[in-house]
Amino acid sequence: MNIDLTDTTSGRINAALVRARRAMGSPAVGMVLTLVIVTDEGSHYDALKAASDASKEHPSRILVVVRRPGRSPRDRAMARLDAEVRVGGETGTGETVLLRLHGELANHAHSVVLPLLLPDAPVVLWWPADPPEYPSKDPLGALAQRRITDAAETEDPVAALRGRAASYAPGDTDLAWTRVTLWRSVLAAALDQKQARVTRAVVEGEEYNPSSELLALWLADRLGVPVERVLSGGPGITAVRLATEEGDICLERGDGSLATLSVPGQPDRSVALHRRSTAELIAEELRRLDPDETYAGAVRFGLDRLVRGQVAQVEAVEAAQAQAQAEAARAPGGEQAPPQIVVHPDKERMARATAARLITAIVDAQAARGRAHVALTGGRGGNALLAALAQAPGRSGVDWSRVDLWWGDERFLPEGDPDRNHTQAREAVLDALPLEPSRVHPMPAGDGPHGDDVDAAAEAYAAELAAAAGESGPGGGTGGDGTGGAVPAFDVLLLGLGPDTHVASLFPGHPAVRETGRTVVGVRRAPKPPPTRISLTLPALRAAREVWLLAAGEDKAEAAADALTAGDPARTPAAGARGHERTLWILDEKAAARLPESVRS
Ligand SMILES: O=C1O[C@H](COP(=O)(O)O)[C@@H](O)[C@H](O)[C@H]1O
Repeated sequence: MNIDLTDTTSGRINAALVRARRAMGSPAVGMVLTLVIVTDEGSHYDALKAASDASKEHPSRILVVVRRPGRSPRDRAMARLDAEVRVGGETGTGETVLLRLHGELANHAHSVVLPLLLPDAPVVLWWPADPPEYPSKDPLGALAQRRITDAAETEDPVAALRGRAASYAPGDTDLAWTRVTLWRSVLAAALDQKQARVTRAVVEGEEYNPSSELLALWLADRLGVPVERVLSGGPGITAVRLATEEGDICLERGDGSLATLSVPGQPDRSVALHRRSTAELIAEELRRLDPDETYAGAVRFGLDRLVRGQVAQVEAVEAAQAQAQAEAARAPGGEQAPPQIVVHPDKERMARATAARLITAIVDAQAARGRAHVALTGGRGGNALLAALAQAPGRSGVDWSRVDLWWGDERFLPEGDPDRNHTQAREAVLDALPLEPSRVHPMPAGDGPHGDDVDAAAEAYAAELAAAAGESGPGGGTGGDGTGGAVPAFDVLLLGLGPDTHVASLFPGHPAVRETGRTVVGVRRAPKPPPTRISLTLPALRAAREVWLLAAGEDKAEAAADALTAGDPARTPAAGARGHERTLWILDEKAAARLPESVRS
């Protein structure tokens, strides 16, 4: 049963809960705790789904707090509470109240929540993202016995762990820690069985993976030996090696699901170590409400006391294999990757997360091939990403002198014109990065050596790409049918999505979108100003290893839905933009709003 309450109070919500219970014929007995989730409008659905699944094991009252402080001074000055009370149905034996706190009330969530807590039952607070700096001192956090954060859901997970260590109070925990429970139990059992003295340890796992850091910290804290943290290609944690006087104890998991445990003198064993869902992690956390001393010891051990190792050998081998496969796929007739979709709550978070993703992709490409080729896009999405890149915490970890920057399209205007994609990119980030000037490849300007001859300018850019493709050796991608020149295999090619489904400057129905022989074309009479442009062609876009399509905002929702369901690139150019290894659609909630369920799932 659902009851919607507008402009309400905690008292009326309590009365509605009683009413709903009576109507359902089920008294509020048997509920073991109150779980308070502090989230935002975009993420509350996923968090609530995970909590509802977890509450099947622990019947709970779930209070979801969504703060909506308002944008204008007038909105901020008012105070209103709306609520949705749900009893029965998907909530099982538990009950859920979704609380929307508008205006000034957003700053007083604790006074709304306090009267709604189950009497004499423990309180668990969960921030799926954006926790306060000091969870135990937060007015809502102070109401709880247990406070759950998730370092994996932050821009800089390692920095987040440092924050958790500094603010730790008994009752704090983090889902990045819960994710290592199975690893810890298998390793502890192996050590119990073997009884050998460990002299050093290595933890291999993805970069920006806080669970790998916590596992390494736990080993260092418990074993009192040097522990090396080595980066691998993931997913998640990929291996733990414990050196003992009798040989290495190894727990290796290459696929995120099944691990192999090797103990000296024993046959290898397979161990199920799958990456668990958020619902499973929350269920585990709800099982134990006492302070977790082991977590305290690990998180406070000190990240700087871990030894930072080189990229794992295994990753180099895997990268070589992946490269060989990708090269095979790029041969004429090679495969294009089907679209994958990532949805972020809003355009700001989308830009920040994509900047972090881009940094990782560049570092990975450089580790595998020594350099990275990235093709940039103009437009709102592209510029927001570049602005986020300028602020991204990981940007200093990139060797920018080994990055080649290209453009997917350009407005054919004089050098420095504010409408040129190159000018906008320079202002957003390029001037602030230590790039090697000879590796920045803007498309020619309308007042350059080719004058106003856009075809000659396009040809010159095609020649520059072909030269770089030659330098890249066998990794270079072929554009067109193989006769029209080559382009480097862009490690990441970024594309904005136009509301009419155009990508780069390839517009629906325009002759440029049908080009198959050339890699770069001059575009005249574009439907979007300015009318004269230069663009990579679809075959050149499709030579990329990874194509990332960016779309944020309501005005992109229809285009995204069309492109992800349409077949003819001549009418829906974005449908034709695919990479060999990955085609990634990166959307915000608004742009994803019209995707059919079949595409989203
Ligand atoms: O004109 C252009 O538009 C597209 C999309 O831009 P947006 O502002 O609608 O996101 C962009 O991808 C392209 O590079 C640019 O030249």
